Amino acid sequence: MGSEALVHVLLVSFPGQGHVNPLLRLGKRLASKGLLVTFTTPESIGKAMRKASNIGEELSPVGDGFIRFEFFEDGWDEDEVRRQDLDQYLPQLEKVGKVLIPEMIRRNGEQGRPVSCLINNPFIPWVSDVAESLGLPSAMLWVQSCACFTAYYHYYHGLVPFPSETAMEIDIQLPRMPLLKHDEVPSFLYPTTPYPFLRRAIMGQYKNLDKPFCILMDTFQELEHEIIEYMSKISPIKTVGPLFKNPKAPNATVKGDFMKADDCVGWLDSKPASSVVYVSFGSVVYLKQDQWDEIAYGLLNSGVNFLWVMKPPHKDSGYELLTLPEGFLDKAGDKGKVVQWSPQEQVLAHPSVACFVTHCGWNSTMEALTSGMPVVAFPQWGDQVTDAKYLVDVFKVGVRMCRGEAENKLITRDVVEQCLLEATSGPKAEEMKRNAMKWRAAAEASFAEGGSSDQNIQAFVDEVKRRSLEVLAASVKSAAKGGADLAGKVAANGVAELKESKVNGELQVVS
Ligand SMILES: O=c1ccn([C@@H]2O[C@H](COP(=O)(O)OP(=O)(O)O)[C@@H](O)[C@H]2O)c(=O)[nH]1
Ligand SMILES: O=C(/C=C/c1ccccc1)O[C@@H]1O[C@H](CO)[C@@H](O)[C@H](O)[C@H]1O
Repeated sequence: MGSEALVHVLLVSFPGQGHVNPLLRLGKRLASKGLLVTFTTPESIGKAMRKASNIGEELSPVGDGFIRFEFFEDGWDEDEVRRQDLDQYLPQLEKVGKVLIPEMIRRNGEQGRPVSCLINNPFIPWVSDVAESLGLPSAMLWVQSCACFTAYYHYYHGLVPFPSETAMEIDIQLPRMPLLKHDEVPSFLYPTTPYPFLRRAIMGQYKNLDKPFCILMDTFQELEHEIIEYMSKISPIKTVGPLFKNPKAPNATVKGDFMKADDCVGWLDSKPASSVVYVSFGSVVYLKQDQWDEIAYGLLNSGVNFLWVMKPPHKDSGYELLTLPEGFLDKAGDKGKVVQWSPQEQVLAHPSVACFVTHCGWNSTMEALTSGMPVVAFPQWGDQVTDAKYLVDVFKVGVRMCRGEAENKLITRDVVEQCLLEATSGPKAEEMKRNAMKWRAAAEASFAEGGSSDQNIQAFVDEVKRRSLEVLAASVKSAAKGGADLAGKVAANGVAELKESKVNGELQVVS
């Protein structure tokens, strides 16, 4: 079957690594189940993705379907510095996206690939408006935990008190969740957050929450059982995680990294089993120099082997380039390796890696749990502080190294050393590893064929196919009203054949 005969879904992503990764992974899962998937995000990121990853002009086969990429211009010059300021960039994306995404959809239709459904991630809620205005079904991929989804939901609807200027240090009790201390609530909800534009973006998605027919989530039933059960009664959520595993296309090479990963697997191969601490703070968090120094000395003093990701800041971010203490690399010798970007999935699956010092972004959290990897939690902001709470106190796979950026506390080298030792040797380390392996088994069961997430993805694909026929029938009907011979055109597109019924004069989908 050619790609032109497949139901076509358009995925529109916010241009951040922690958003592109799960949406692209979803795209591969949908493609592997027989859909044609087009992935789009602004060209500024498209350029980086093409350079760093295996992305070309052509269609890539994935399982029973295909994935392709099309990027859109955001209307700004290539070196526009305002792109680093989301307060300005998010409205710009909305302004151009509302024009260019419909154009992209129209063009695809003309080229024989009519789009049947749109899927977005949460910082760009206007995609649901685009879908609605075109009469297309849409879905949203929530790229954080169900616990965070619940917290935002209760905040949006004013269902429980949250930290406020007059009462900052209150505890928050949300249904089916552990009591959260004020600094364990997603920090975009603090009145003092330095990122109010992200609170606005997320609230924009909640305002639009009745538009997507389905809210897909990169989590799994067994992981957040109670809260998923509770929220399912309120919102049409479907768990589909962990998305980074794809049993039907385990060797799919399409990736969306913005930076080429440095080779570190050979170095890991040379290390004994469970002897390396992997340290990475994701793609956005950037620590201060004094904190970086403390981590460096903590790593050295603990005597562990370590692989440390030290990504360069974006040239327009305003961050100073971090440096390592003088003589650090010499002192570390072959015990340590510092890279700019790692192949994290491979690193977390490597037998030499003992634990993961992480900022607790949701992708890193899911990747750690699914890899059976204990963590040292070093959250900064947003969902990270809530994820850290869950990793340490609920999933019981982590030790806590800090409470978040809002605390504004320097974590000293002694604390770093102590946490590293606790997570790598002794009874606590063994217990965390046992728990992590339990979560790995549960994650594997959920994404395996017939598992809870696999069933939900299959049900979603079936629903998209069903709705695609409705979309088709509606568009043919409206074209027929205008006297156009669209039924023939649609048939030529190979999606389905429509005929005018001799019995009741209505257009009907034949196949
Ligand atoms: O050196 C690195 C650091 C991160 N990642 C990937 O980047 C994503 C980061 O997403 P996350 O939600 O953890 O954090 P964010 O970068 O959004 O803060 C994850 O999929 C990681 O596997 C990677 O491939 N190499
Ligand atoms: O990608 C982002 C946020 C980007 C940002 C924030 C502030 C200023 C400029 C850019 O957030 C990550 O998203 C992940 C998925 O929602 C989340 O799990 C991570 O914790 C965030 O770091």
